[in-house]
Amino acid sequence: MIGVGSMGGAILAGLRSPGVSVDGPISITTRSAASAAPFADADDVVARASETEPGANRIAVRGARVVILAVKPWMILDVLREIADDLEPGAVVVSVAAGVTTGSMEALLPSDVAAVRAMPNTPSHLGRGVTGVAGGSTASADDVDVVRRRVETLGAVLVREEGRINARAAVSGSGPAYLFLFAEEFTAAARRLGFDAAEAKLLVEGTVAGAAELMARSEEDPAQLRRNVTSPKGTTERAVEVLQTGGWGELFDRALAANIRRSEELAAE
Ligand SMILES: NC(=O)C1=CN([C@@H]2O[C@H](COP(=O)(O)OP(=O)(O)OC[C@H]3O[C@@H](n4cnc5c(N)ncnc54)[C@H](OP(=O)(O)O)[C@@H]3O)[C@@H](O)[C@H]2O)C=CC1
Ligand SMILES: O=C(O)[C@@H]1CCC=N1
Repeated sequence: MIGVGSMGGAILAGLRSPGVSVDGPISITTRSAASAAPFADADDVVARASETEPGANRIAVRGARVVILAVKPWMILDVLREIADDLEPGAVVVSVAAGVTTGSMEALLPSDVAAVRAMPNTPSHLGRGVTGVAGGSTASADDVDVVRRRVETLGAVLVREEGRINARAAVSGSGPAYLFLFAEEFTAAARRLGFDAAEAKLLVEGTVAGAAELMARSEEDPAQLRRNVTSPKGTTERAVEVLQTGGWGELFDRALAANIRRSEELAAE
């Protein structure tokens, strides 16, 4: 794995969870020595930093069947140029980057190495992620399946054509940020009602986490779960009415469209 920041770190944590088995130690690289340092004593991870070991990325990918690229989108093609000659024949290079297409990756890869895109999200850290997967034009069904099986250990997986991956990024890749933004705004509103920081945290985070867990475990859909809280002529009804007239549907459409436009810009950079 090249890059172990927010997303790569969440994937790595998921792959290292009890009950998940990976063949051999996981080879990881970071740019800085400081980011590699926490793994110095791990026996299931071999960490290298390109800052102190300029050949780190090239060494890390040797012998790997699956290479995960979790650096920023604008670095993906430079990293591919760097590692291309060291990739094993038959390897699968998986990019988690927003925007960057398999076509642009394939142009830099040896013909016997496949490109696959995966669009994960940070709850992968807990095995509760959602990952979209799409194979490039040279990826076989087996290549895609190798990736699907790896990311299934991190949570739910949706394999579909690449043309839909920007939309998956807008919904599930970025989705945790929307929920955290909701919690931020909800906490601020609770503070304005007079709760101190600890009280607002307990009330809001407890409610958001509890409701998400209830939704995850319940057979009922979110609309029904909402109705279960909303007594006719009760208090929730009044608040829900205010929220619904605030234009959430249109706001979400605009937010997702802006997200997809940014993926398209990244693909063109
Ligand atoms: N964050 C998210 O929720 C999601 C992110 N993604 C995608 O994941 C990718 C990474 O994003 P994110 O994790 O947020 O970014 P971060 O900035 O948190 O992590 C980037 C990682 O790349 C490392 N790195 C930078 N340059 C090199 C290099 N030359 N060689 C090896 N490692 C290097 C950094 O090391 P160091 O720490 O030393 O600088 C760091 O570990 C992006 O392409 C993004 O589109 C996809 C879905 C969700
Ligand atoms: O914000 C980003 O660009 C990345 C891609 C999806 C989530 N985070």
